[in-house]
Amino acid sequence: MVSSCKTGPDILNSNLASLVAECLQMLDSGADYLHLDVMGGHFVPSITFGHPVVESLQKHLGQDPFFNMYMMVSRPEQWLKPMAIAGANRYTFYLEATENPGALIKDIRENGMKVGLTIKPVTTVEYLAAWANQIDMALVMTVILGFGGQKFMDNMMPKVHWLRTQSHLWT
Ligand SMILES: O=C(CO)[C@@H](O)[C@H](O)COP(=O)(O)O
Repeated sequence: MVSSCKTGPDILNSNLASLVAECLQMLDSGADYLHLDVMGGHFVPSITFGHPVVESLQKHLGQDPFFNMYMMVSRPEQWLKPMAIAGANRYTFYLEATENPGALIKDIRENGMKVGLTIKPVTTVEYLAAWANQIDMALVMTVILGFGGQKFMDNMMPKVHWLRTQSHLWT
């Protein structure tokens, strides 16, 4: 596993009416990538935006910014192609949201995106570890998914530590 540190700010609490300007400010401030919070109103109760917004962002920001799609949606399979066409670079899905993670990982790669995998705070990290050698990024959630502005759950950090120390998982 590559352990170099990268910064990917989420845009959930930005001024969504000025999203391009907000993204530019984050990129100018040194963000390595943008973490775009997609909520579908089913897997989580809130709704944010979908692939049309990603497409608009890419038109305005160009090809350079790396878009990590953080998919808080049920059946993430259904948005994979539209997101790839819109310009998404990494498709991060919830392990709990799909019945066939292996097929989804394959499909994400075939559509030219990198693979991110995340789990809910209540899910044990070993569940994610089973897929580690097939993914590009593991996202350990340290807040309850679906809402911004929450208190950081520092009791999730042992999961991060465990993943980082299990080098055999990543090869
Ligand atoms: O959407 C989620 C959690 O589901 C996160 O990606 C939030 O965006 C985090 O929000 P802040 O902690 O930055 O307010």
